[in-house]
Amino acid sequence: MANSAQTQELVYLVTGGCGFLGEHVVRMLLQREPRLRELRIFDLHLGPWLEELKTGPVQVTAIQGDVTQAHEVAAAVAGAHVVIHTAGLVDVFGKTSPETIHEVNVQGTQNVIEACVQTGTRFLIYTSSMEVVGPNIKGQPFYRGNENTPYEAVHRHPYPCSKALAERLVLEANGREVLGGLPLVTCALRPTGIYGEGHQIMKDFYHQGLRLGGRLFRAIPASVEHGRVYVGNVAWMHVLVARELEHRAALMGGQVYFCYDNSPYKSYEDFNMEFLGPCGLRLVGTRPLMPYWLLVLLAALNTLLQWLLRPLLLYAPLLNPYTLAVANTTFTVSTDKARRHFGYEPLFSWEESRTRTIRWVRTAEGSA
Ligand SMILES: NC(=O)c1ccc[n+]([C@@H]2O[C@H](COP(=O)([O-])OP(=O)(O)OC[C@H]3O[C@@H](n4cnc5c(N)ncnc54)[C@H](O)[C@@H]3O)[C@@H](O)[C@H]2O)c1
Ligand SMILES: C[C@@H](CO)CCC[C@@H](C)[C@H]1CC[C@H]2[C@@H]3[C@H](O)C=C4C[C@@H](O)CC[C@]4(C)[C@H]3CC[C@]12C
Repeated sequence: MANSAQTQELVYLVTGGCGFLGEHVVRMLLQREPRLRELRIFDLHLGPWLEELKTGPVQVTAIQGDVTQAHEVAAAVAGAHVVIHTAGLVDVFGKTSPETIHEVNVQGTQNVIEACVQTGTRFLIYTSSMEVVGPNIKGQPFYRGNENTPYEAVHRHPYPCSKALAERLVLEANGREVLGGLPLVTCALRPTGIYGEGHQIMKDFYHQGLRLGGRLFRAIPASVEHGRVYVGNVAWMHVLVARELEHRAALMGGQVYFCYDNSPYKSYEDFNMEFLGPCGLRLVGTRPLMPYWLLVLLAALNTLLQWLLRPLLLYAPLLNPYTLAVANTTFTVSTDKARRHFGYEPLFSWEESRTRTIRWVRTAEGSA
């Protein structure tokens, strides 16, 4: 918890503070931002775990609200020094309509920006995504690229489209005058695939493996590298950016940063096995067990089934043409921009990130 001997003067707002990443950001802020006086957590669904945070030296204010409602956002932002906007609809499985994804991710972000401008909040950090860049619809590899690597970022899927639009809004808002006459300072963080405690898809794979008698079947070639980053390090990057944005506004304002750490470069499935293996699962096959064309066919069939069944039930399997393309296209980052601009070093080593994640998967065992 914050050291109360230091001056506690700052008010932070975390939107989406009850999500997978948001909870880690919230806990990290309470542990590592000693200047915090009040932490506001704004989310559509508030978690019961928030109660335990309310006994510490920092005032924790839970706000149940919707980013698509401009007046709710403005009320939450008023008086905050820093906004970390991590709320978003993460849906690549067709659970929600494209319109809703746009409304939450794009209009919601616009509401956050306008709230900052109207109420005089100067520092805004946006949780963007690697998907703003790629993989693109052509399936071109992005091999250990950085923030300046040329890449044709073309999207069709509603989720990456919405993240790209929202990121652009945030970056273009940098320098806008906020109430009181000072400029807004914004920047965007682009995590690759986040893993760690609370990662729902990891749990889904784990339970799928248990149902299949402790086995998972390789579908993606081991040579396809998929970027992954530990949630604690992503949270730490948010905390650092929030702290440094004021002092390095000229350097950091309007910038994007990939989120990275020392997690190894592996395929999506091989990487998951770093955690699922020690929990008793086995990945069968050194090569994909099915030909790629069959996976493409199955993915297309899933889309058709989703459409046919929609009037009756929500059918949203992990495999669809989009998730197959993302999993099957190399996309990894190698950069030190965050270190150069704001002194970021990963807080958690790969070994620690791995241990913590394995421990979490094991405890998640009972919740099948
Ligand atoms: N999970 C990843 O691998 C990953 C990778 C890159 C970027 N991101 C980004 O990180 C952010 C957090 O993702 P996550 O994985 O923690 O997702 P999540 O779904 O666990 O968390 C999102 C949170 O936003 C809240 N939310 C959704 N709609 C809202 C609304 N209308 N108003 C207020 N709150 C709302 C949800 O209730 C949830 O608590 C997202 O912006 C996502 O695009 C995630
Ligand atoms: C073909 C299957 C065989 O096992 C594997 C399907 C895996 C997919 C469900 C996931 C592969 C890559 C994931 C995405 C990636 O890690 C990055 C993302 C960015 C972020 O902003 C949101 C989540 C996601 C799109 C993530 C979603 C799940 C995958 C597509």
